[in-house]
Amino acid sequence: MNAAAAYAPLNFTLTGRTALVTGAARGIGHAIAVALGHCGARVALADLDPQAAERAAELLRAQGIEAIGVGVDVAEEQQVQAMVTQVERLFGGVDILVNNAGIVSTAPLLELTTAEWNRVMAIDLNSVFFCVKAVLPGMMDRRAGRIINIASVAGKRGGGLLGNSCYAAAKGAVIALTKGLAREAGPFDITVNAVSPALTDTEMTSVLAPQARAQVLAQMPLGRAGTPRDIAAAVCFLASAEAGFVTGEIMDVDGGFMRD
Ligand SMILES: NC(=O)c1ccc[n+]([C@@H]2O[C@H](COP(=O)([O-])OP(=O)(O)OC[C@H]3O[C@@H](n4cnc5c(N)ncnc54)[C@H](O)[C@@H]3O)[C@@H](O)[C@H]2O)c1
Ligand SMILES: CC(C)C1=CC=C(C(=O)O)[C@@H](O)[C@H]1O
Repeated sequence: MNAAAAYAPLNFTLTGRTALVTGAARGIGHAIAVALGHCGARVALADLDPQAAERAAELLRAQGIEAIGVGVDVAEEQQVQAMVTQVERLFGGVDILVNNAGIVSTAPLLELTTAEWNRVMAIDLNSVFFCVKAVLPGMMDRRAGRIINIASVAGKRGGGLLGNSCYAAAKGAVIALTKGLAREAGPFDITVNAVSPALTDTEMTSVLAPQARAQVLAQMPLGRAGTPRDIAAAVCFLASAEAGFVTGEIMDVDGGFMRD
């Protein structure tokens, strides 16, 4: 490395980049969209309800961020393709894809219907395949891109208190998919990583009984639940040019929950 490069300040800005965040109307996805926007990216906020997606985008525009809302059911491949086509038309090629949309199912496995199993797999896992399939060819042509999947500690440890085994299986598969894709996309200078949160305060976890919540928090050295902003900060790092040598990484952002 030459002296100029060695002393150049680190640059985490995303100016000129287009980011697509799924499940961005609220919670972790919304915080990620805001944070990427504050780093300079143009942001497409995708969510199931088009009006909620548009309201969320309006909140970013009020902060001076270039943003659009897009309605999509990420479990539907054709809708995903249409979403990417719309984003590319308005904002240009997707440079940063954040696969965040997800649902949790809390039923014990023996009480789970096949329909519910399939719905969790469709939204938490198949969606990642569909979104990647839609953006990867453009990233490969441009020989640049960042794909960031939101996994979960449940995908590493299994279910139980952390959501049921079905949710854990879907997130475990997202982790494996992240590692495999990192190998396939690496030769095109595209990185593929995952952020793996533990209990984070959002609408998803608001259903957790106080006792169960306290039990989870007791296993976290930092003794508190995550905030959507905690997760967004990790995503911004992975989206930046400075994370160009990080791929196939499953980054725990979990208050120390996964430490031995
Ligand atoms: N909250 C946690 O403790 C926690 C922990 C680990 C991982 N996660 C993961 O983080 C991600 C975000 O979770 P959250 O806590 O913000 O959840 P949330 O329920 O608050 O928000 C999820 C968002 O995804 C959207 N969504 C759901 N199904 C969709 C679909 N089919 N198509 C498009 N959008 C859809 C919802 O409308 C909502 O806006 C999820 O993948 C979740 O599994 C959450
Ligand atoms: C709703 C509750 C059972 C829950 C959802 C998701 C989690 C995760 O880690 O992915 C859990 O923290 C869990 O509390």
